[in-house]
Amino acid sequence: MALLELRGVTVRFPGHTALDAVDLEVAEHETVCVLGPSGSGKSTLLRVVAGLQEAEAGRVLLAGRDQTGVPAHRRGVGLMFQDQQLFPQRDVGGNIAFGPRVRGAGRAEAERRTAELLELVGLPGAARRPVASLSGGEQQRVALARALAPSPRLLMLDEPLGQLDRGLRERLVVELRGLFRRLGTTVLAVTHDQGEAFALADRVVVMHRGRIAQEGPPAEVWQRPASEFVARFLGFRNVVEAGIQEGTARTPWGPVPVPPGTAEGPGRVLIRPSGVRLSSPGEGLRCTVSARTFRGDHVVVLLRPEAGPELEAACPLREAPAEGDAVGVVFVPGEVVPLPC
Ligand SMILES: Nc1ncnc2c1ncn2[C@@H]1O[C@H](COP(=O)(O)OP(=O)(O)OP(=O)(O)O)[C@@H](O)[C@H]1O
Repeated sequence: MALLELRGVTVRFPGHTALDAVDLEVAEHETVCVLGPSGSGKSTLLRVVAGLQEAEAGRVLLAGRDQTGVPAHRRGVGLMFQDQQLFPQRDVGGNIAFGPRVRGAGRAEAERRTAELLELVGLPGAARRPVASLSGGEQQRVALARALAPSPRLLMLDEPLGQLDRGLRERLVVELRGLFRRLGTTVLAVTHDQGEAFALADRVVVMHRGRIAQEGPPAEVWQRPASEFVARFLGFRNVVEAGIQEGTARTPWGPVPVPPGTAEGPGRVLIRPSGVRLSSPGEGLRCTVSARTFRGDHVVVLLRPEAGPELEAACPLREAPAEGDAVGVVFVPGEVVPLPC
């Protein structure tokens, strides 16, 4: 059953539609990550659900109940915002116990809950530490414990790991996922970092100008971007116009095989970097290597073809050609994704 439902939610600011008739459901125990460029409406979406922003049209339902007119503090949602500061004058325990205390929990109960949450976020025994003595990552964990303390039925995170360095973020994301699984928390998170969203989410929602451009399981969205916008937002560069006929796309790079069943006619195609196979200079499209970027276990190679725009290829570290090398390129049909015009 859907814990959260948005039906036709519209928010307009003077001269600007921040959310345009958005429909979205989040099932109980599900983690949904909303992704999108700056200004696409992600934070507005969270604010509407939290009751911090009124919708001009549409409805927000929590556990089937219309939230119109229900104030933020009565909605039972937990919030963790990017720029949310911990209370500097309170220690760690004081920060976490704040919510339960405000809601009427006794001192002993609040302390027990605090100890339990500190254990959960990997900071056992830290209750009496001053906030100023914590590292950035530890502060994020305390902020998370504080958001979880009142046992919200829905936890909403806005760029939860935004200010941390990449290594720490990658580690925390894995921990968060495990934590949400164990607790069975329902999570709606917003991020502009696709890596974070894809690692955390059961389902990702990509927003574009106040609308949902695509939603689905991370692997599906990654494998099959539904539009040029989504493909480019995910960082794919090999998108071109193509006339599709008899299993072949006519592109500026020459003929490219498309998957069986692709609709004929004018369109666009995405060729994933893994679908740009490098071979010897005599074979396929002639290209010159213009740049190489190391990405851990593989190399992304930027190619200047004899015809058409630059191409991006991914290849294993050992096989990466050097800058300036001449190579041939052959396209792999399974890595070609037809896109609507
Ligand atoms: N209170 C407001 N008054 C006027 N315009 C607003 C207000 N809040 C948001 N907007 C505008 O609505 C649009 C959507 O904003 P929102 O903060 O939801 O985007 P976002 O996707 O979260 O962006 P970011 O990733 O930069 O945080 C933006 O163009 C923003 O300028």
